[in-house]
Amino acid sequence: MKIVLPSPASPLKIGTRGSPLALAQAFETRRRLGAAFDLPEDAFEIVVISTTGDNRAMIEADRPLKEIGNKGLFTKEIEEAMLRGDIDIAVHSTKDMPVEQPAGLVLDTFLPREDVRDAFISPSHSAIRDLPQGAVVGTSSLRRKAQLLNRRPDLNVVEFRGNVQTRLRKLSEGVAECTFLAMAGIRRLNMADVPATAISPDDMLPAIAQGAIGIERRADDTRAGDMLSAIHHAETGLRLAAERALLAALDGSCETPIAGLAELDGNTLRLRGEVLRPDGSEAIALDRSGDVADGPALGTQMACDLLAQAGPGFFAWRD
Ligand SMILES: NCc1[nH]cc(CCC(=O)O)c1CC(=O)O
Repeated sequence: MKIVLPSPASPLKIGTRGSPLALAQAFETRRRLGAAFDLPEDAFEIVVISTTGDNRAMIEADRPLKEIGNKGLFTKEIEEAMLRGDIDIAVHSTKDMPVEQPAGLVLDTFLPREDVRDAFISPSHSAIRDLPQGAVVGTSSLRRKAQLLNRRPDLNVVEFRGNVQTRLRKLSEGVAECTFLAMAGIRRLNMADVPATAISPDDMLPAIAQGAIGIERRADDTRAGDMLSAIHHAETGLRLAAERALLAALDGSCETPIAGLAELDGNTLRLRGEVLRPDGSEAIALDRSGDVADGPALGTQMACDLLAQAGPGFFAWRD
């Protein structure tokens, strides 16, 4: 493998959103690439790109994101910049990514996965079960809302949007008694002072791809491809292949809350999946294991079985 490595005169341009979490993930990517190829920091250029999602989210701060648009909302401008050649690679939270990329782009590099769990965040309570009857919970996640209402129909869920910092501010202002964040975000931002308790996936199955940084590139960019393959984490890739096959076959464009998690034990892959009614009134969950090589097939089959068990009327399709 002979790569013309980037240099300060011809840096590798790393595209990212501008939130503190997005930047931390871009820095981690730069650090890993720098270490793998013994390159100085200035062989890379971090290019911050603001997306429709970021802009609209600021202007329409109280409007649920799902009304503003679908998953592509935070990636469109970044992908356009990459196709134009303004950036070479883009660093994403894989859980925010559609399962399919636009023609000419590939998302096949994943960094070692962080903690996959959700965190319960509250200055006054330590677990969901401790919340008083009718307590106000802030979340903008369709999945977390449905999972919560499934276990505690008495709770009052209010829309809680914005980046990690915004949501913590709302909590301290008393807008809600608790909220939820991904443990991965808390760890990547080194937020040791956040009142967070990790929730076992047995109690709240995380979002598909939660905690995994994914790096996208142009399919024909061999320099980027060769460099990224040096930092790709194979085990994370195998887990995500199963989870994303489940998501793909369930159709990520539907508004039904979906959760999923693949774990590896040697060559055995355990896949759990869950679909819920948005109001939490019904949840269907499956838990299966198989050979890791069959991970994507396991995901696809699980999707079929969840769809069959759910029956017509369960899924609310976006029109
Ligand atoms: N939807 C926003 C988002 N996208 C990725 C993360 C956290 C990091 C990750 O899961 O990789 C978060 C914040 C959250 O869910 O609390």
